[in-house]
Formats: sequence, C-alpha cells, structure tokens
Amino acid sequence: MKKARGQAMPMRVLGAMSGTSLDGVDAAVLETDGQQVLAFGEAGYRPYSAAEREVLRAALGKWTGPEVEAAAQVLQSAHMELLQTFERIDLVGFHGQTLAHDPRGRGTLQIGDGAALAQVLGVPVVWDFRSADVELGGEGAPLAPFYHFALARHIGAQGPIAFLNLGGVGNLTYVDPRRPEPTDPGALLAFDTGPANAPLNDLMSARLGQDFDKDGAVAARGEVEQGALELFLAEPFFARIPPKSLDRNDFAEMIELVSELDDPDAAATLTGMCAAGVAAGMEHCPEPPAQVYVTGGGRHNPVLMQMLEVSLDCPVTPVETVGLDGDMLEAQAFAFLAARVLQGWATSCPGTTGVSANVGGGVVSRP
Ligand SMILES: Nc1ncnc2c1ncn2[C@@H]1O[C@H](COP(=O)(O)OP(=O)(O)OP(=O)(O)O)[C@@H](O)[C@H]1O
Ligand SMILES: CC(=O)N[C@H]1[C@@H]2OC[C@@H](O2)[C@@H](O)[C@@H]1O[C@H](C)C(=O)O
Repeated sequence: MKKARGQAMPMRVLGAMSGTSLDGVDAAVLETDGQQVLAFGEAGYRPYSAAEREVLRAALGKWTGPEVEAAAQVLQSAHMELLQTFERIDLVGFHGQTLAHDPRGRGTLQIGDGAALAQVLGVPVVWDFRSADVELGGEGAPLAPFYHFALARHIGAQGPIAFLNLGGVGNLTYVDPRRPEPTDPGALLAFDTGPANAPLNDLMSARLGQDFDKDGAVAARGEVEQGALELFLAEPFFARIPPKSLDRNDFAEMIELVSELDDPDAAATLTGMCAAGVAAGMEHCPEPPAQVYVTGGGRHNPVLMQMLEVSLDCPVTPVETVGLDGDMLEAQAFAFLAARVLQGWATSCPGTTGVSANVGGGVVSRP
C-alpha cells in the first residue's frame, strides 16, 4: 500500500553512481524524505585503477559472459570499499554500472548486486533502478530528472530552468518548478542530448594516450570542421521527439568523422558535436529556460562551456553558481530516488523516460 506523502520520514541516504566515463565510483549522502532536499552530507570518490577500468571497458556492450562477471566483481568490490567508509546511513541507493542499454531491444543492464551490498553494509539497499521503466515501455533513462525537480525548488527557481549533465553521454532536464509535483504534465521534459565526453575521451586515449582533454587544452588549439559537424547532426537521433536515451557507444563511429583531422581540429570538432547535440536538444524544450545549470565533468572544460554559451539562447553556468556540487549530483540523485522507492513513489513518468504511466522502479534488498 502506498503511504500518504505526509508520513515520509527524513532519512540519511547514501547514493552511489559509477558513470559511463568509467573513471570511478562517486558516493554522496543526502538528507531527504524523497520529496524535498533537506541537507547535503559527506561525499567520497573511489577511482578505478587503470587495470580495473580495462576490465570494465572490456565488458561494455555485453549482456552476459566472463567479461561481464569480471566487471561485476570490480564494480562490487570498489563500491564495498567506498561505501563502508560512511557512517550513520539509513538507506543506500546503488546505481551500479551500465554495461549495455537497448531499451527497445534487449533491455538495459546495470551490473552490481544490491542484495550482497545490503548484507555487508547492514542497511536496506535500493538498486536495479532502470529495469521496471524499460519493461513498461520507457527509455529507462535519464532518471535524475525527479531529483532535478526537487533541486529546482531547493534553489528557489521561480520559472523553467534546465539541468545539463555532461558525463560520457549528455542529458538535459527541463524543469518547471511551478508545478506542484514532478509527475504533473509539463513539470519535466528530459532526454539524452547525444554523446558528451565519451568520444573525446576515446580520441584522446587512442591518439595521445591521455584519459581526456584536460581543460580543453587540445581542442582550444583547433577549429571545428563544419562538414563533419553537419554529418553528425544529420543523424536521425537529433530530430527524434524526446524522451530518448543513448548507450555510451551509440555514436562510437562518429570518431571516424574526424579521422582525417589533426589532433586539435579533431578534438575541437568532437567538442563542438557535444555542444551541437545540446543545442539541437534545446529546440525540443517548450521555451528557453531562464538558466542552464551544468553538472558532470564536462563543466570543467572551458572550450565546451564557451561553445555552449555561443550556441544556446540562455545563460549557461556550472551548478556551483547555485551552491550545488556538480561532481556528486548524480550520486545524490540515486540517494533521492532510493528514498522515493522506499515510499512506493514514482521515479519516472511520461515526460522523463517516455513510459506510458508513472513508474516506481528499483528493487529493495534488506540485510
Ligand atoms: N578538467 C577537465 N577538463 C576537461 N574535461 C574534463 C575535466 N574534468 C572532467 N572532464 C571530463 O568529464 C568526464 C567525467 O565526467 P563525469 O564524472 O560526469 O562522467 P560520468 O558520471 O562517468 O558519466 P555519465 O553521467 O555519462 O554517467 C571525464 O572523463 C572528462 O572527459
Ligand atoms: C542507461 C544509462 O545508464 N544512462 C546514463 C548515461 O549517463 C548519462 C546519460 O546516459 C543518462 O541517460 C544516464 O545517467 C543519468 C545519471 C540519469 O539516469 O539521469
């Protein structure tokens, strides 16, 4: 039976996320009743070693088999190591690691065993957040939008704003905080915008042996190749009406579009493609938001931020300008969603994943 909203208890919830960039595990405490953000707590980060990252990378795009099992072990032990360092936790929201995402085909796969984690930590763990939404016809992603709605209210936004997450993949949430509930029609529109850092990271790794283009240093020396950009934007994904989502490697072939370019021009062009995907996505919003608040690692890239400022019709700033932590926002989101799952409340709705009705995903495992 669903509880009435007034009965929800404030909890200290620990959220954990291992994102598509495969850099490490982010974990953050959020005090919440699943409706409001009450306070932000401690946060921690556990990077993957180069060897661990290779094990995870080898499993990307796979659904079963030895690579997936090896990746699951790396993922599980890294989480156990990090999450055991937190104290006084009531509940854990455990996203795991997406290995494969094909919502209209084989489904979505996040590795990680929440039941085993609950035994070790001695508290309930909410996990497998995306499957129920996909099974009911939704995209299964993005799921942070319900948290974005709570954040928009927390920062006192009076009209529509947007949150833009620039991780491996980009995702945008348009929020109208004047609606009372995130599930109200018009309160949320969310979708993946296209590849963000993943192709640029892959280029940097293949050509220069670097994990990423730190501070956009390589792209800053180059120019965007317009022909490649046009070919990229001709992909049917950009014209598709949202909600819509992507797998990390859905645009892996775009690196071919820059194969003839020198390093600076190739990096600048891939950076430009990320910004252009966001600009194309913005066209789907009902009106330009008053602000775009950027979270995720891409906000540290000044070349990318500059390109966004030029191509969007509204101001673009890192979420830190309103006192939020852009490195931990996704981990906090899964803490927030865990609190909602425990109450039996929705974590996605037609505006966020395209699912036909409001869905409360997530499995609860108790110690
Ligand atoms: N100083 C910097 N300069 C340029 N790029 C940066 C910088 N810091 C981080 N990044 C980029 O941000 C990426 C990490 O972003 P983030 O941690 O948000 O990804 P993620 O959470 O794994 O991804 P997702 O949200 O898609 O699951 C790095 O791989 C890198 O490409
Ligand atoms: C299937 C999956 O794991 N998708 C991730 C990925 O990383 C960014 C983007 O693609 C977003 O759709 C989602 O993560 C965020 C945190 C979300 O669900 O809101």
